[in-house]
Amino acid sequence: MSGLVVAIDGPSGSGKSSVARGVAVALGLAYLDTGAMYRAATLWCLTQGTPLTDRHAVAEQVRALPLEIDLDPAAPAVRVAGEDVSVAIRATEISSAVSAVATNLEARAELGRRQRTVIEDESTGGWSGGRGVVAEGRDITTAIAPDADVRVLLTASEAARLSRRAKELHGSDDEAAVAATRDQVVRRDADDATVVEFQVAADGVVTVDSSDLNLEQTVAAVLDVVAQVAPR
Ligand SMILES: Nc1ncnc2c1ncn2[C@@H]1O[C@H](COP(=O)(O)OP(=O)(O)O)[C@@H](O)[C@H]1O
Ligand SMILES: Nc1ccn([C@H]2C[C@H](O)[C@@H](COP(=O)(O)OP(=O)(O)O)O2)c(=O)n1
Repeated sequence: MSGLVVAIDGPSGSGKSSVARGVAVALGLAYLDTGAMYRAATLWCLTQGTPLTDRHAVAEQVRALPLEIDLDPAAPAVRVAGEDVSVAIRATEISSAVSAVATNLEARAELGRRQRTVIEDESTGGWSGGRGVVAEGRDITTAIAPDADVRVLLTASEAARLSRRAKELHGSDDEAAVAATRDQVVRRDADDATVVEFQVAADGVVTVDSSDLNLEQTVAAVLDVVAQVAPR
């Protein structure tokens, strides 16, 4: 029997990363943060001096990207050329620039190919020993793993998502903090939505709205979906 594949998509700040990690820990599965791959690719292009507007040059850099990603949900480190970039890829500069890579279809093809390989490896062996993987991003339920055992669209109201991101980045969700966060959440999602549909659930994808749930309740809600859709 092959491992369990749980695919989670959703907009920025809906809780994908924290919820996917919680679900992976609870089920003993690997965790794949595909957004971290787009962020690492962006950092790599910037450090190599490749203009993000040069689509072919970016795609070439992404094909050469020396990326390692740890799949342990308790310590999901990201390395580029052997250097730990887990913190650097969360910088505002990267958050502001990443959509240029995410809307580059040649770069998407390369990162998508790597993501499918990880998901396939984890269903039969890999870090999880074949237990499976929770993969999260924008196109996992639709493009990368449309055959996943469990497919979830994690949503939350724009206000909830802005408030969470503002608290995370500025320690407060007052008006100034929310205004300073808007570009990273609303503008970036609008740009990303030009190439990927992650606002509306595709057929067979279960929507979980986390607007009125805390983190623990959201993890429990997704675990309920797993238990219903793929009982083991
Ligand atoms: N259900 C929730 N309720 C409250 N805060 C949450 C919830 N889910 C996530 N968070 C917090 O919101 C922030 C953004 O979550 P994150 O997992 O990074 O979202 P995403 O990966 O979708 O951008 C984090 O600080 C996280 O702890
Ligand atoms: N499978 C994916 C994952 C991320 N992306 C894009 C969307 C985002 O702008 C960046 C970074 O993703 P990340 O999940 O880190 O972003 P958020 O935490 O949701 O704000 O990459 C994508 O296009 N496809």
